[in-house]
Amino acid sequence: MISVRSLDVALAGRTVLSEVGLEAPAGSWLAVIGPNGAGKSTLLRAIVGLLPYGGDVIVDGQPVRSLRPRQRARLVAYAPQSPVLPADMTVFDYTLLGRAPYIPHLGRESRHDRAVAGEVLERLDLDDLAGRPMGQLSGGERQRVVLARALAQRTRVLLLDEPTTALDLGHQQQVMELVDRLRLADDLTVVTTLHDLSLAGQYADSLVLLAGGRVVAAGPPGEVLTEEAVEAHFGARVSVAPGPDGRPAMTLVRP
Ligand SMILES: Nc1ncnc2c1ncn2[C@@H]1O[C@H](COP(=O)(O)OP(=O)(O)OP(=O)(O)O)[C@@H](O)[C@H]1O
Repeated sequence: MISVRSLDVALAGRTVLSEVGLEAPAGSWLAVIGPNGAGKSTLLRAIVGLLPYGGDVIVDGQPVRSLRPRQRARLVAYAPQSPVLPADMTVFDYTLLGRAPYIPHLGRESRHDRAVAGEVLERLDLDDLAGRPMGQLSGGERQRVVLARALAQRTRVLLLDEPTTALDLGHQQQVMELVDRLRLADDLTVVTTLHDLSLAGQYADSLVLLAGGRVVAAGPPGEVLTEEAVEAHFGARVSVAPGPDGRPAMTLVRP
């Protein structure tokens, strides 16, 4: 589980997150939503320990701040929104980087590490691309390989920054369903940022709406995704109605 309490982050002398709190119980899916610049990516980066912060981040009962990088990487995997990717590295070798926390210093990956990487690529429909250099992939293929690397880490907590932005509709559904299946099978705690509010409402158990670096609403999708909240914080006019699964579905309304 993840517990964030009174999190403050300042970047280049500017306050980016203030007093942010959230709770994601083990096995739950929490989506962080909010307009551009609200602080969503910063929040994930702070949780994974990539940024200095004030306050507390507790993962599976352990303060993340006290963990060494290898320990942390066995506990929390993070797929960034647009990482710098080594153009000449193959898809398989890049995925294998997810196994680094398990490979001894100066050691080599084991047969098990290679098997995990291969299995993840297969599950993400990427096995045909295993030998291709990263620099030759489409945006959506790259995005799925970044996810593959995070999944290869086999952690109990998965942080995904906008995992579906570059994906076509079929791959969006495939990735969200895969993450959901893994969550249910392995009791993973998932925290994603998502721009697609309907997708967030469909998959997440709870939402945290950030605006201006603060939590302005939090709770089940039906409570957070209201027409008023979307208008107030995104400046968008939408109509919200329960979809076939009872969760809120959203349509843009032309002014
Ligand atoms: N390294 C940095 N130095 C200074 N300010 C930064 C830095 N990185 C991000 N910011 C600022 O922090 C704020 C939050 O950025 P962040 O990327 O977390 O927002 P976001 O909600 O993920 O936005 P988006 O939806 O556009 O991806 C923005 O105003 C951004 O300009």
